[in-house]
Amino acid sequence: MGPHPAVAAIRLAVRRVLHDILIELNRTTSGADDATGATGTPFATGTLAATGTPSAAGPLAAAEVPGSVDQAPGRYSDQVPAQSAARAPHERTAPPVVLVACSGGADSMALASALAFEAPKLGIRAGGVTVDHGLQPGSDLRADEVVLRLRELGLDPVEAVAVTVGREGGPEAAARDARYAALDAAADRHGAAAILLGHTRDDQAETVLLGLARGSGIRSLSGMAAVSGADGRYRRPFLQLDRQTARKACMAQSLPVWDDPHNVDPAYTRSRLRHEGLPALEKALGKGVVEALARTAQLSRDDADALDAWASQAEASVRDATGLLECAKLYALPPAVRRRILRRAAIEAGAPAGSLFARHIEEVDRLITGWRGQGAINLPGRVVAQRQGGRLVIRQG
Ligand SMILES: Nc1ncnc2c1ncn2[C@@H]1O[C@H](COP(=O)(O)OP(=O)(O)OP(=O)(O)O)[C@@H](O)[C@H]1O
Repeated sequence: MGPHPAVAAIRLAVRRVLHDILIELNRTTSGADDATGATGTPFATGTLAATGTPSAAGPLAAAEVPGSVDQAPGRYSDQVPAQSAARAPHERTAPPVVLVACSGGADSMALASALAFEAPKLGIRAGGVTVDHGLQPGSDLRADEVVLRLRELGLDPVEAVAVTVGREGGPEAAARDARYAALDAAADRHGAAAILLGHTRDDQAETVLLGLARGSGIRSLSGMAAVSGADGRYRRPFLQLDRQTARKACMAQSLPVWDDPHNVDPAYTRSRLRHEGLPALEKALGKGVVEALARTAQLSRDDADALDAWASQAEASVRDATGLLECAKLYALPPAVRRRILRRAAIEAGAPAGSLFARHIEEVDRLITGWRGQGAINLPGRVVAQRQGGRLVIRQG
């Protein structure tokens, strides 16, 4: 008898992503080998399949991770200096490492189980990282428990990383920033080819709705990418799967999962959306809403990419010999392309991308489309935009 349908679905999703990773790795390494004249298959698949599941190793020795400062075995601080992920020539045939970022919740536990099952068959070494945000009492113990569960699945290396969450951008954004910084550092430390994240189609639908409510254009409607981060290091195999499938897969495999109390805390916007907003929308519009929102994300991403490419090409044609933006030429462009050029110019001048909202760009745009002699526009990051002699000057004041 085959696996439970939910287990089959999560494994297939992970297998597809691992295949993509291997193809990309082989392409990169073959390119490098061509350049150096070396030969041979860079990453032979199936090398671990011969020996079965990788050993469920005990805690990593502190000596393996220079700079480790945390006392508990297997726990490391985010202060550990990053090592280069670049492979030395002699390491090229070592199995590539793929890590799962695991909170202990149903989505990422399902992901970890599928990675543990699929990776050895493809000659990939599967590991895991859990981040302790330190935001709840006992979070360190929970992180240790996640480490144990990941090891029980056969993942190796596995570690918990403690982070300090700041305040910038609000609690959710600050926790996310700290988490990704820790995951980046872990990927560098282990020379990981990729980190898998457990975002599901439901998370994607929520992200699209949050973008829609911000009113900031199709880029924010495009949600999360299946591949993102430096060198495409982050992968989201479950973006086409619903949350229920992940949960069912955990139940079918008797995997204990941890339900983050933040996920049901109405103090958090995403939690309200998950438990009140989306159910209300489904009630009003029908069951297919989540799927339709996820599809909107993909379509918006394609449109946003096309417009970004158009804006990149158009930008050179609207600058004069000194590099200043010419208002008449900007005026002739479609608004979506023009606003992209203006946004990029503001960021280049020093405006922080995260603080630059649609309303800022609209105001700058009015210097082009609604010119009546208005004064300089102040933008975040002490950047000032003003119109001077038919040119748009955007610089830090
Ligand atoms: N503390 C953490 N440590 C490691 N990875 C995390 C942590 N929190 C979140 N992640 C990663 O980010 C993904 C999305 O997390 P988020 O909390 O937004 O969603 P979720 O639906 O609650 O996921 P999960 O059920 O896996 O907790 C997770 O699936 C996991 O891959």
